Amino acid sequence: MGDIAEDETSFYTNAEDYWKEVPPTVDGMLGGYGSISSIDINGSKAFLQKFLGDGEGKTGTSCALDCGAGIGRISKRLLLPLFNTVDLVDVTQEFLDKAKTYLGEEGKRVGNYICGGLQDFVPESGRYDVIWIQWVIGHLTDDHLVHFLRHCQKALRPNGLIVIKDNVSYEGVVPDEVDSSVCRDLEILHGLVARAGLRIAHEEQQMNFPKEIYHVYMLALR
Ligand SMILES: C[S@@+](CC[C@H](N)C(=O)[O-])C[C@H]1O[C@@H](n2cnc3c(N)ncnc32)[C@H](O)[C@@H]1O
Repeated sequence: MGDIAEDETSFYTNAEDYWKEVPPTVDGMLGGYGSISSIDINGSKAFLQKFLGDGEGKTGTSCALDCGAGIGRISKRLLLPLFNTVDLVDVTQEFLDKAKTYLGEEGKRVGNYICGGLQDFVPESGRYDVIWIQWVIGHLTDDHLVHFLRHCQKALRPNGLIVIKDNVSYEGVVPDEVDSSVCRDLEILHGLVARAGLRIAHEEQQMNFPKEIYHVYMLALR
């Protein structure tokens, strides 16, 4: 990890301070790229549906966890339509408050709204079919990400799946001092996944995103 994380406390508090100032909207969640939300959700749906359905080895649809959920953009359009119950965890209370109205009627099927940093959060053992982690791993240090992924593995139901969907850099660790995060390259991310004891079941690049943004990859892990 780069110098930016040397002072771990400020790495986390700076990110918290940054997100407190961001409006609780889809555009806010996507750094002004609200217009790509549909492409993102459709890509995620196609990716996830490869694992769902009836039959041997298929992933169940009873409960999902949305990590770094924000206002629930992904819960609303991807997870609540596919899973009976969805839990949301995010460090920004204002976003979770917004989720309660943003998710509308279907929000009644939210099990838990959990406010806290993923670096301190231990998901309930054996509860989840799918743990969705999108656009938030850059806010965790390497060690915290590895620990969190290990906890996630224990929190899976049989045939459960962890999905990471995130930006990847061309090479190395690229710090973002504005929101206090880092962007890792795919090789580094693979190394952290392996350290967590997880296997990559499937990996795909999200297509049709604007050319000027980072490449985005989806990794299905178990
Ligand atoms: C770029 S937004 C993505 C939101 C959502 N995943 C989506 O794709 O719409 C990043 C989110 O991560 C949250 N966040 C930042 N650091 C976090 C941390 N350490 N633990 C949990 N959530 C965090 C922010 O509050 C924000 O909601």
